[in-house]
Amino acid sequence: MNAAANVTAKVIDGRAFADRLGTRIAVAARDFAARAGRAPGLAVVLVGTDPASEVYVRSKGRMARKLGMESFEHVLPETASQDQLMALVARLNADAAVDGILVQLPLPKGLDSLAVIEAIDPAKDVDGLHPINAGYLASGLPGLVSCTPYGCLMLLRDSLGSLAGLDAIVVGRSILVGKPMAQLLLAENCTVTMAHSRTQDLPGKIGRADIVVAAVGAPEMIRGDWIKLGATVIDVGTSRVEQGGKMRLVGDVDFAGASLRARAITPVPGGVGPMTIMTLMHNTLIAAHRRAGMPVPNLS
Ligand SMILES: Nc1nc2c(c(=O)[nH]1)N[C@@H](CN(C=O)c1ccc(C(=O)N[C@@H](CCC(=O)O)C(=O)O)cc1)CN2
Repeated sequence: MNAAANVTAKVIDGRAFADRLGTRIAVAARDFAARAGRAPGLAVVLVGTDPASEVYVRSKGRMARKLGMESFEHVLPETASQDQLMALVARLNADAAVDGILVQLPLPKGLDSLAVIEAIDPAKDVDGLHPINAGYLASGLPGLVSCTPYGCLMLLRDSLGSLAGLDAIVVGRSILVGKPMAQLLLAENCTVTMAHSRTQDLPGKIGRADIVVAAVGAPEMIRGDWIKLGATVIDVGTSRVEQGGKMRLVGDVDFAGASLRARAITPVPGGVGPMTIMTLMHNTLIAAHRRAGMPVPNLS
């Protein structure tokens, strides 16, 4: 398991992995359309004008169309009320052409995102955030799994093969990443530590982990010298920081320092981010097959 000291880590190319998965999804989407008489349909809802969210929503629509899916994009103004948003979700739940519904997060202040998530039909919850899907995951039952952790797991399996028996630490406990990630690792028979803002001796706990998944959103908070020699590091963070008068995207992990100790590491950008969008497409394909009563193709 351990790498020799001072060996530079393999950089895990999330973009290339996502492209390869996308090719298989496109074939499966075409096959679904031929058999079901319609393409898989993804509805993405954006509330407000957050520039990053606008970019992600556009990318999701573009990717869905590229892979042969139907894309339904709904934009509500920043001033939209909870009732308006709930009414839109109810319409999408009832729309037979829509297999997947995603409400882009975060929502503007004043809107209750948990209530919106709970209003989505769990069979169309391609974000995997509905309590029913979270419960399925915790119970080891087939549901829909949150996109970013699902992408992280694919990269980990590709890089390590079996994860059984490895010590994993997940830093961050959000419902979007940290909690489902810990459940996925547990299901792979890892011994999982969940760290958060109240965790004591974070460097010590990280230093014992074979797998580090960092999802706190704090730029380069995890120092390279905390990483165990030979560990695999998955960096979910994306923060924009100013460096030498230029804006740069960085993760939660000090990439240069960690690369000297890890056996493999995801970069930011180009690591986990592209997987988030591709696993959303994968979830839409899964939801479409289940809703049509068709067997779900195995794309791994
Ligand atoms: N309802 C949801 N909201 C949000 C999710 C989500 O999974 N569901 N995740 C994030 C945002 N996100 C997708 O929605 C997302 C984030 C980052 C990327 C990505 O490809 N990042 C690139 C860098 C892009 C850049 O330059 O800014 C990378 O890491 O290479 C895709 C999707 C929060 N909201």
